[in-house]
Amino acid sequence: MHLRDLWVHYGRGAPWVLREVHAELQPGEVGIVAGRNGAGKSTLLSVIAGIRPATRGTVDDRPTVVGWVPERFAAAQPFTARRYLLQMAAIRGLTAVAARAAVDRWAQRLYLTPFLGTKMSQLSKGSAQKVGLAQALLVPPGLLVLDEPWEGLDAQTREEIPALIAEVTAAGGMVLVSDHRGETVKMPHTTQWLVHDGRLTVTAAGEAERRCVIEISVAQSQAESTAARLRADGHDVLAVRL
Ligand SMILES: Nc1ncnc2c1ncn2[C@@H]1O[C@H](COP(=O)(O)OP(=O)(O)OP(=O)(O)O)[C@@H](O)[C@H]1O
Repeated sequence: MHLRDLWVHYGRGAPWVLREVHAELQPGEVGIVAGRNGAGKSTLLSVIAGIRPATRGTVDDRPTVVGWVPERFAAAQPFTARRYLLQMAAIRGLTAVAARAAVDRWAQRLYLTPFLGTKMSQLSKGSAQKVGLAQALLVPPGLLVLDEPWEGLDAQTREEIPALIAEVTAAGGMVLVSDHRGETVKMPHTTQWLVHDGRLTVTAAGEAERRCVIEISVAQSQAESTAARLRADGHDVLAVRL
C-alpha cells in the first residue's frame, strides 16, 4: 500500500493537518503511529483506512478487506452486540453459520461473551471497544487500522492485542496502530511512523536509534532472574560476570 503526497485539512481555509505525506506499508508489516495530542494521528489513520477522504493525494493498493477500529467506537445502535456483529459479518460476506461461529469465537477471545445480549447503547466504554475490535476481525483483514486500541480495555484484553496484531501480519496482512502509551515497545519488527508538524517521518525497523551499554550490579543470587527479566523486556544481555 502506498501513500502518495497526502494533504488533509478540515475545510477550505483551515490549516493543513497533514502535508506531503509519503509512505508505504508492505504485507506483514506493522507501523506504529506516534505523535503528540492533536498531531494528526487519527486523521492519518482514518484517511488510510478509507473512512475520510484526503484533500489531495491518494492511497494506492489498499487491501480490499480493511478492519478499522476508531479511538471511540460509536455504540449508539439500536441492536444487541450479537445482532450488530452478526450484521457486520453478513456485510463482510459470511454465511449465517460462519457468521455465528466468527462472532462466538471473537466474543470469547475478547472476553465479550457475557455482553453479547446487551444493547449496544447500554454497553460500557470498554465493552463497546471490544465490539469495535471484534467487528474489525470477523474476517481476516488485509489491513487492520487500530486507533489507540488499548483505551478503555481491561488488562486481560489489552494483553491480547499484540497477539492479534501478530496473527494478522502472519497471515500476510498489514497493521497500523497508534499508541501514545508505549504499549507497543515490546513488539518486534515494527516501523515507527512519527507525525510532527503535519509531516510524517517513517523509521524502518533496524534503523532505530543507536544502542548503548548500561552496566549494572545485582546480588549474585539474583543474577539469573535479573538477566531473564531483562531479556523478557527485549534487552540484549551481553555478559554476566560473577
Ligand atoms: N472533525 C474535525 N473537524 C475539524 N478539525 C478536526 C477534526 N478532527 C480533528 N481535527 C483537528 O485536526 C488536528 C489533528 O487531530 P487528530 O485527532 O487527527 O490528532 P491526534 O494526533 O489523533 O490527537 P490525539 O492524540 O489527541 O488523539 C487537530 O488540530 C484537531 O483539532
